[in-house]
Amino acid sequence: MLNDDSDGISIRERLQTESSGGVFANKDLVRSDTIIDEDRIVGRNDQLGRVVDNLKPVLQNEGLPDMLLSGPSGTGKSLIIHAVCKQIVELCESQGKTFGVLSINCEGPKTADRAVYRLVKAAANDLDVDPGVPQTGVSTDQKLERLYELMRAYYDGVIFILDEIDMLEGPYQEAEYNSLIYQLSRARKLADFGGPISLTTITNYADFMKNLNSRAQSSYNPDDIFFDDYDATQLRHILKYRRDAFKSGSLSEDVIPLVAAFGSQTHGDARKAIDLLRWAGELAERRGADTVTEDDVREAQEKYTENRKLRHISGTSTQKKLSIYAVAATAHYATDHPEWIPAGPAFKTYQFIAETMDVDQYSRETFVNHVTEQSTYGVLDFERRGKGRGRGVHMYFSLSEDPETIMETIREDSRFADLAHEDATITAVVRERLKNFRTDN
Ligand SMILES: Nc1ncnc2c1ncn2[C@@H]1O[C@H](COP(=O)(O)OP(=O)(O)OP(=O)(O)O)[C@@H](O)[C@H]1O
Repeated sequence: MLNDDSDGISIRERLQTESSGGVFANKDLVRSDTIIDEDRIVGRNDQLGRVVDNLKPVLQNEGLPDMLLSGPSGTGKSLIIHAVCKQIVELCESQGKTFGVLSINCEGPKTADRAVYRLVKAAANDLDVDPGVPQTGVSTDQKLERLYELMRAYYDGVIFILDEIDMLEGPYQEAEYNSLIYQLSRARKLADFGGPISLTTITNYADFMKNLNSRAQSSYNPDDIFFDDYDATQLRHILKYRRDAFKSGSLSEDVIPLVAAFGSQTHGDARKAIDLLRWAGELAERRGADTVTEDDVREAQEKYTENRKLRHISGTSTQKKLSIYAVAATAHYATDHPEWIPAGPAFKTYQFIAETMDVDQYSRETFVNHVTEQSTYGVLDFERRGKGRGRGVHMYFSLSEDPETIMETIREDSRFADLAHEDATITAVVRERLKNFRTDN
């Protein structure tokens, strides 16, 4: 049944009609989840060189080091490790050996047990065999044993890649990444596996190692490889290598430099820059044009980046939402709505709200990590600054969105909805804590 606005065209006809205009030749090249060919990787020579040097020994059947790839979002960490692993797999194959790349994203599994299960599944999929253990009803040790069994039976060398390792927090006081790292870093000793093994973790936090407990720290000594932000020139190069995503002549000259300039303003994230270029192309197509213009880029930037920040907040974990909420509430309920919110009082607000909601309270360090991580998504800025003569240096946050809008976005999550009725109590707590902070020496 067609509605009055449909011009009598069915859904099928719409789907089958070529859109007029059409600026894309190969749109996949400007999708940030597309795995690109090696010849489109631009720069990152240092990081690439180190990952290559670290993984090369597998070709001689020699031991591999563990690695930690850290740096802000969209700076090529996953790209580099997977590009190198792909070559290693192929080179091993040509030597008649099988190299296993067992990669999982730690945002999903929540516990070390489930993460181990996902590794078993990753191996089983790769090998096209049965996982051989159920997800529930058996211990983590039994799952690990199955993982090692698959390794012994099929692989000559293995790399475990744990992406977004910091997200594996779990429901307990002590974050679950500790036990996963501890267990996997001991695989060399416990798996009875003849080949080399590398445990490679990926995180946005430069100082992630400091969060690990002493057990995990003592068994995991990775080569720490840092990926810094891209500047506008680097982003321009990255985008130029994807120019053929568009039909020849369909990109105005200024488009790539402008996308790169916007991208470098928001923490040099290549993923965002690639998305922005695609959105600009989509807007051009929507208006039936055959050329993407500077105006399309500006419109795309306006339309998508603002609500992307809020969308990001909606999709983050409960603890991170709680941390962001505490910062926004401290700004919103303060009498003077300060632009820069001191971390100390914001942490007190966090503790109070956590208590009100009856959820776990994390340490101040974890709280600060959760908040500062948001800067990579453009939600806020942070810096250390003095409180005044001789009164110490403190961490401050500055939100880039209206605090009330942030709070409303978080309250759309039913677990936070009741906070709307806590206006008066949170206001009292915030004002008291800010007053103490400002008068304390
Ligand atoms: N040096 C580069 N050359 C070409 N493309 C790049 C480069 N760096 C990043 N990209 C592209 O940017 C996007 C994001 O990169 P990647 O997934 O590797 O980032 P990341 O650092 O792992 O981010 P996150 O921490 O958010 O997972 C991908 O589409 C990738 O192809």
